[in-house]
Amino acid sequence: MVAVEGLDGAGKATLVAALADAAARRGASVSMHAFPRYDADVHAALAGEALHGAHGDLRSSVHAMAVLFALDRAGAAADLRAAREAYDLVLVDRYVASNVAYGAARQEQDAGGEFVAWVHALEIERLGVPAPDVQVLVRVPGEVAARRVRERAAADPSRTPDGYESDAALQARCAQVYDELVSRTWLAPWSVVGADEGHVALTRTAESLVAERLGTERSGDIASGSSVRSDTIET
Ligand SMILES: Cc1cn([C@H]2C[C@H](O)[C@@H](COP(=O)(O)O)O2)c(=O)[nH]c1=O
Repeated sequence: MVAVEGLDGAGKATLVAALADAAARRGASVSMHAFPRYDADVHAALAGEALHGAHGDLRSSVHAMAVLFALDRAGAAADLRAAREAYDLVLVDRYVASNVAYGAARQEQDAGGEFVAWVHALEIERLGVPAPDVQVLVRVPGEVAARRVRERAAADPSRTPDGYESDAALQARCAQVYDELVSRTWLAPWSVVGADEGHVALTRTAESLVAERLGTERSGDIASGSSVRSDTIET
C-alpha cells in the first residue's frame, strides 16, 4: 500500500497515474483510492463544504476538521484492508500524513509536536486505519504548487481554491512539516519525488518505486492480465 502525499497542486495525481501505469505494465493488479472521498462519505463532504466556507466556524477548528478527515478514512479501512489482500498494489492519493501535515501546519507545530501524536493515536490506534507500507512525497516549491492550483481553478470553475489552497503561508508551513515527516520516517518509510522531474523522469521514478515494491520477477511482462480499479478517484 503506497500513499502519495504533497501540497495542493504538487502533482500527486500525475504520480499516482504513473505508478498505476508502471504496475500495470508489469502485469500487476492495482487498486486506486483517494482521500477525502467527498462523494462517498458524509464526513468528507462536510469537511469539503467547510473548506469552502459552509458550516459556521467548523473550519476554524483544526481538530474538528481532522476528525472529519479521519472518520472518512475509518469508513474506508475495511475496503483498504480487503484491497491489500486482493491486489498487488494499493495506491492512495492523500492519506493520514495529509491530516498530520495540514493540522500541524495550521497550528504552527512541527512533526514532533502534540498534534502529530494525536492524529496517530486517533487514526491508527483508535480508529484502526491501516498504516501504509510506504509514503511518497511529491515535493514542489510552494509557488509552483500555488500556480497549479490557480491554473486549475481558471480552467475549471468548479475547482475554486478552498480555504487551505488559498493560504500561501499555510502551504509553506505544510511543506516544512512534510519534510520533517520524511526525515523522521513518520508512520512508514518515505520516498521523495522532485518537482522538476519531467514526464520521462517521473515515469522512470514510478518504474523504480514499483519495482522496489513488487520485486523484479514480473519485469518486462506486458499487462495482458493486469487490472486497474479506481474506486474513489478525486484529485
Ligand atoms: C485527506 C486530507 C486532506 N486534508 C486537506 C488537504 C487539502 O488542503 C484539503 C482538501 O484536500 P484535496 O485538495 O486533496 O481535496 O484538505 C487534510 O487536512 N487532512 C486530510 O486527511
